[in-house]
Amino acid sequence: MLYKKLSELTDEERNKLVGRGGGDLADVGETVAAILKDVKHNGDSALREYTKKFDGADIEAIEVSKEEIDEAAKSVDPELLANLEFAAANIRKFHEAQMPQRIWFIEVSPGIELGQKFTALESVGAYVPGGRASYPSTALMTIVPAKVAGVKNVVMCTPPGKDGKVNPLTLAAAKVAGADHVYKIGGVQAVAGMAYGTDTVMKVDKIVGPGNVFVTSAKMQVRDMAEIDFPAGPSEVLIIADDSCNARMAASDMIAQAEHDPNAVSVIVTTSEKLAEAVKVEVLKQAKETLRTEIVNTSLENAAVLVADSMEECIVFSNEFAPEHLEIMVEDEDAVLEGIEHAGSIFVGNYAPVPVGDYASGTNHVLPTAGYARLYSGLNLAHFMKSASIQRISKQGLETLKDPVISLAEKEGLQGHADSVRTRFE
Ligand SMILES: NC(=O)c1ccc[n+]([C@@H]2O[C@H](COP(=O)([O-])OP(=O)(O)OC[C@H]3O[C@@H](n4cnc5c(N)ncnc54)[C@H](O)[C@@H]3O)[C@@H](O)[C@H]2O)c1
Ligand SMILES: N[C@H](CO)Cc1c[nH]c[nH+]1
Ligand SMILES: [Zn+2]
Repeated sequence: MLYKKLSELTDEERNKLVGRGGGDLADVGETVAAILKDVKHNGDSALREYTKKFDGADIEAIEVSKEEIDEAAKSVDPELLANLEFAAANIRKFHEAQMPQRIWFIEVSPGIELGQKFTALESVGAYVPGGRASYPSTALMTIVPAKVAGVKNVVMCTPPGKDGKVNPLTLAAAKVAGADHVYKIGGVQAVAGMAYGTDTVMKVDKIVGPGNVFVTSAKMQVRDMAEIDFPAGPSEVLIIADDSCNARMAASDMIAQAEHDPNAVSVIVTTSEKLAEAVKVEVLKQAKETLRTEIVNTSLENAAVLVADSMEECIVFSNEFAPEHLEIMVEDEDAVLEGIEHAGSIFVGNYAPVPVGDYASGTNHVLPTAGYARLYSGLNLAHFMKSASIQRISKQGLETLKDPVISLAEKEGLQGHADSVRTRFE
């Protein structure tokens, strides 16, 4: 774990932290491309082959039947099921609040009404990770908003365990969220299945959901066949803190992200040297106590405790980092919030740890990583919808537009365009 003054970072150290590519996507590009190609040409048999190779599972049926899903949901502890439903209700509420007016108009001048019509995508594939941990929460985060938007066909892919079965809680979450089909395939092969379609797997218009570096590379390579949400790779947290931050809490939030993946990144940047010292000690202590020692220790090689000269310097660094999750644990929260330009999801105050958003507050945990928060918003209702612009124009309205349109069209040498307007007045 790096421990340094922010101003003394070498270029190499800074580049490793900022825009590091979520576990170096480029390194896996060729491996991923070969799997995509194989699935494209060999369909279900390639899906079975890679499931055997990467998940150690022999699967006959690729789709999980409705009966299996119902049975799995029944087998889940009722309290856990109630907690899933609690989380789903909050996610639903937050995403329903994002619903645009389905159709609206403004009259920009007499007889010229302009508007938009929003419609849902027809089919969406939700990737739910399942390699190092299973992610029932991701089933909720991807499927609930799709259904709120009105997507007709929502399919889910997640890798099976060695016994060829999908985690029952993930199946229960798929049911609570309203998935239409569930396939027990993961990794690159799942992305390929949903992008190209196979005898079993439905081809979808868009693939959403997070995954490791292989899944993320696969999503980025199939964009000619299916749109994607954004690169949502190995998890990251950046904490901006001052003396008011509790070191034990900050350290536990760093460990929480570190336990996701060896490529996860946990960083704290603070104006307080005293806090920095305490966080370093706490992180190392908590790393020894974690259940996921190997992943956490590898991931902590990417971690950093950085001391800044001012809060302004922390904010500049944060905007350069563009973290997936940003925690603000400072006295003057509003001032820091005001300065933030790029972050996937922001958690304000000592009592807003990232895991509340991971599971149950209602915000979406599928978020851009590796600096992509500079370009993309986290998963939200708009990812499942699109809009058409509309114009409703009367003869009086066209009168206003006639001369500019005819003159511009003629200047472009497009006589037909000009005549299409002119003819309406002849
Ligand atoms: N950014 C976000 O929004 C967000 C949200 C949740 C989780 N995550 C991230 O999702 C990831 C989950 O990763 P995971 O590994 O646990 O599950 P995963 O489902 O993403 O990946 C497992 C699959 O990876 C494939 N794979 C593994 N090694 C391979 C290899 N050598 N070659 C080709 N394919 C290979 C296998 O097919 C396997 O089924 C973590 O990085 C976590 O941080 C991100
Ligand atoms: N922190 C993850 C996003 O990077 C989401 C998650 C799901 N389950 C637990 N955590
Ligand atoms: Zn998490």
